[in-house]
Amino acid sequence: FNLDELKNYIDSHQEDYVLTLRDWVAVESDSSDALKRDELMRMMKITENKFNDMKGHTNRFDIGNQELPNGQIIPLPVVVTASFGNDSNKATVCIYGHVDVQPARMEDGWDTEPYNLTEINGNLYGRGASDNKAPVLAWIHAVEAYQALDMDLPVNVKFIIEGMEETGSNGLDELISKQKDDFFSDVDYIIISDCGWLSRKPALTYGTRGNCYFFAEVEGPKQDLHSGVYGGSVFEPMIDLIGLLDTLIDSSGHILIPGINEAVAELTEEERKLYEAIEFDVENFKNKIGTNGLMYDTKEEILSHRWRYPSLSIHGIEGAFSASGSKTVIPAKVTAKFSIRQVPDMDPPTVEKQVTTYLNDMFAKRNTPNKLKVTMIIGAKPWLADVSDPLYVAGRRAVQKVFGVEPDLIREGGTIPVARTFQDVTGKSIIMLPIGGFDDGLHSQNEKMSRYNYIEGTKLFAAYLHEVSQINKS
Ligand SMILES: C[C@H](N)C(=O)N[C@@H](Cc1c[nH]cn1)C(=O)O
Ligand SMILES: [Zn+2]
Ligand SMILES: [Zn+2]
Repeated sequence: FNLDELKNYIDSHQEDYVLTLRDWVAVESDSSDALKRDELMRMMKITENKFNDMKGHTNRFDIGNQELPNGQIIPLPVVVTASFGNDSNKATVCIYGHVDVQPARMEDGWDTEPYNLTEINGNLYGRGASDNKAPVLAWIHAVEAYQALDMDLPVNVKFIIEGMEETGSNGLDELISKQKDDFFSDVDYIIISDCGWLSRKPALTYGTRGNCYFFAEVEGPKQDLHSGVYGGSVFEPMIDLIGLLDTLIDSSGHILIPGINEAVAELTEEERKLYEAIEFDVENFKNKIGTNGLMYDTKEEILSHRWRYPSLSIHGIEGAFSASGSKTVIPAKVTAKFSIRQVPDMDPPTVEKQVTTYLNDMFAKRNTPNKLKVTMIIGAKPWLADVSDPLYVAGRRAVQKVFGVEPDLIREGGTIPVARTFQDVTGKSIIMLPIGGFDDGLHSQNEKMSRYNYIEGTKLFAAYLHEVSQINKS
């Protein structure tokens, strides 16, 4: 094994890697928009073709259909798998990633076209660049580097790539369960690179929060009404809904739904110590966001509230008047979208019951004739790993060899819905090995991946494959 040779190869092919990322970012694979479903299907095909070009053994799994909130049925994108090597004397790793993206439009405030990868000062701007197209490509390029140099892959490498992660990984849990004794039968370790560092220091991620995503619909009169003609005489759905949303959380971020905070696991001394060791500059975090103040002052409080306590966010209201101008309407039906990031020991079915019961009780107190319907549309569980697992020891070694530093051990506030499914169904160890930067702007305007992280990240992955092959050998 010659890491320097791999590093040199990766350095000298970086322009090709950027061009491939440009091609991938150009595909508007937005999984939340039914009108973009063909683009998403095309993205899955491009992924499959890439694996075929590399002479991988590929497969494409049909995972059925998706029913949209309006009742429309559309096909789910296939899940693509690929295998490189099947030497029973070697360990087998399975790399999970996704090639769907969050929505992005120029009008949202992007400085460059979101689907036209644009390099400015070493940063590659484009929707999905960091989440999760560059990390998936970095894994592909790491395998390609071994192949090009005629170096034996130190482990068998499998890929499982999906196209619905951003909307909760629809259909993937079932596929993983069905493939437990087939695709996953020889898998020893699972690797996910769908998150970012916390600072400029490389990191290994040992936990993610789950997500329970709710729609709360309030329906009133049969159509929108003139607020001058009808205002004062009708119960307005929007007023009911805003009143209801105001009962969810107080101004200091305390969730008011009974049972939520009570379920949260106690902070252990061991965990508290992990937080102390982490490099994190509160002032820099605040400035990067561009806010005048944060809810907490200390590093430990901020990190723990991002990672190990639940949070509730209100995302939007469908049916509300939101255009420019001053339309004087009373909307007849409005639907609020909010989600609760959940943590150990919370559980989606319990959260669903707690939220539904609470909102129905609060609504009943309003004595309104309008109708409330609460639906949980995503119930993704949190995930937590044991940092003493050999996968993490291998991760530290690989980071040392590529970056020359000890990585931070961090958690991710976002959700990777299948992480817990992989753990529960396969019983195998999982590591999250991020290469995204702390300021990549995932899901936001001007998402980017730095060229440095993309290229050094590819080297990290190449090194990591070797380190995993050394597990149980010393
Ligand atoms: C962390 C990952 N890159 C990500 O962005 N995941 C999404 C998944 C999700 C959860 N609910 C709906 N989608 C996220 O955390 O928002
Ligand atoms: Zn992602
Ligand atoms: Zn995402």
